[in-house]
Amino acid sequence: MTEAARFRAVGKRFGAVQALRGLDLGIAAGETLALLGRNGAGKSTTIALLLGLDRPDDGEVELFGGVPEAAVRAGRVGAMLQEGQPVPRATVKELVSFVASTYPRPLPWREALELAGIGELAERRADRLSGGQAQRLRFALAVAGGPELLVLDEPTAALDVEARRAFWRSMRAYAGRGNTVLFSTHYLEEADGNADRIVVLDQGRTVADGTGEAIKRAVGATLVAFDLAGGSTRGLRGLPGVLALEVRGDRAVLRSSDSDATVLALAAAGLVRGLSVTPASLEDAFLTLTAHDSAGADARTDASAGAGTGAGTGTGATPDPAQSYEEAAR
Ligand SMILES: Nc1ncnc2c1ncn2[C@@H]1O[C@H](COP(=O)(O)OP(=O)(O)OP(=O)(O)O)[C@@H](O)[C@H]1O
Repeated sequence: MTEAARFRAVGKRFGAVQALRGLDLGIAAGETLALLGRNGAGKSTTIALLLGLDRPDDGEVELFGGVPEAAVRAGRVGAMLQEGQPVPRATVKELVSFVASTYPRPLPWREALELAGIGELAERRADRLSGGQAQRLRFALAVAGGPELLVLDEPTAALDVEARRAFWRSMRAYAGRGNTVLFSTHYLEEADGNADRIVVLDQGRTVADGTGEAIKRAVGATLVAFDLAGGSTRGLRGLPGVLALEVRGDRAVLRSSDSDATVLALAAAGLVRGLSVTPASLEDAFLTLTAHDSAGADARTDASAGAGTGAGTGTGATPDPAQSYEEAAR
């Protein structure tokens, strides 16, 4: 497998803040990878190191087999970062043509605009676009050089639902040409819907790595809930299939890897009042993986406290999601 990028035991500190802790991460050529995490998880730091905008304190970052600066200088990387650069008073076409001309193997300007879905805005002044249009112009600028790796740091943060959908269509079209894409997001559905693989970061380390499906499986695919009606939760954790227990008001919510077995055991114990069985959402998986003591998350489970602090610690090696969960569920 050809690799576009590789992080080896990367650590990065900002004063007292340990932004990355032994991050090990490979990105395959042609892969679309989502970096998912809460505010401050380390996503932007990872991206800055990948682009050679900053250097790691520990470990190393490789891009196309060399130092990031070399790949960037060679025009192999395009990026759309969080800070919106001020847009000069040029037209959209002038701006995209200019940026494209600084790369060795650029796309024709019209193709970059079409990919970004702003073909009809070519003659418009770049400083007179709506927020969504300006974001798509920034996408056109990021792909104008025909980069093999496209890096997008929270690209849809300021967009409404419709603009987001259009944006992801553009991204997928670019990825569909065989390019590698790395994007960061807080939006789980976006990661699930647009990436081949999701890496969940929490406090500077990887807490899950896999497809959306694999991550959901790893944290327990099903939630089985029932009314406690004032009863005790004792023994519930030990029921078949149960990975974690959470009490929401007067309801017990069991995260289960085998909902049939869990439901049968509850029925045998007469605990079926208001029984419901629902698939765990990716949102749920994310909360489970990243909730920790200071987070005050609503959906905190027994598993979540462990997952946030236990899984992936020490070596910083990418944990197998299933293994992470097992650790968390202990
Ligand atoms: N230049 C800096 N100086 C000091 N601290 C920093 C700096 N850059 C990042 N940090 C800290 O490092 C940690 C990781 O930040 P980072 O921006 O990588 O997170 P993030 O996952 O991108 O968050 P967000 O979703 O809010 O953009 C945070 O605690 C942040 O405050």
